Amino acid sequence: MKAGVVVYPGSNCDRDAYYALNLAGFKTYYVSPKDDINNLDLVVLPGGFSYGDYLRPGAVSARESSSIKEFVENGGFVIGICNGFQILVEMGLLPGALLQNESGKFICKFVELEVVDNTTPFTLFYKKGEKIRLPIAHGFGRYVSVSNPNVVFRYTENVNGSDEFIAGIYEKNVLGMMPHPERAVDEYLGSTDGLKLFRSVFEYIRGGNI
Ligand SMILES: NC(=O)CC[C@H](N)C(=O)O
Repeated sequence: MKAGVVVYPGSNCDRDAYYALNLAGFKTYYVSPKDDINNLDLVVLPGGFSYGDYLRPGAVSARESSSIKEFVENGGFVIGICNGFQILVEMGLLPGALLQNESGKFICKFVELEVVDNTTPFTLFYKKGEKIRLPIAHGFGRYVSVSNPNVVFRYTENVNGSDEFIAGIYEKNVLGMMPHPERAVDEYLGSTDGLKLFRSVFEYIRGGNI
């Protein structure tokens, strides 16, 4: 199973994602949006400040990521984490918008989430309603929904002002989430709750017993 981590100028969670994907069993590569990514099973858009968050977070990266749109149209799996989620929304691959946190401040801490939907390829290893702990680190994480998104993760309290406490959504093989599962894959990081997400999509793509 092959996974690619897309590195943009200003990405800063690419190595964390690479580490987590390897741990879950993927053969992992760093790629650029200009590379041929069609031989990959999974693409991860990592967190960070791609293109310095200029214009709006994710706005510039989205405009040079047409290969990712094509990858999704061909049935590829994509996870966008934090800045990656912002890029997916800017590309129109996921609905809604990510605005500045209600407090106007950058928030960096562990939060509790509820797994709302455990039927996606990314969440099959969780129980419905399971409470998990993942870190967040964002200034622009307030999710505003324009339609009725498929909610996968919800904060259990008002963290950043997101509509209905939404922390992650899913559509057509694409998961976008503000919290960082790749930073919660080892006890020494403070939580292992993120590992199940990468293991889940690995097993799903492999067609294993879940
Ligand atoms: N860790 C991240 O990806 C967060 C950065 C993001 N661009 C922000 O909203 O601040």
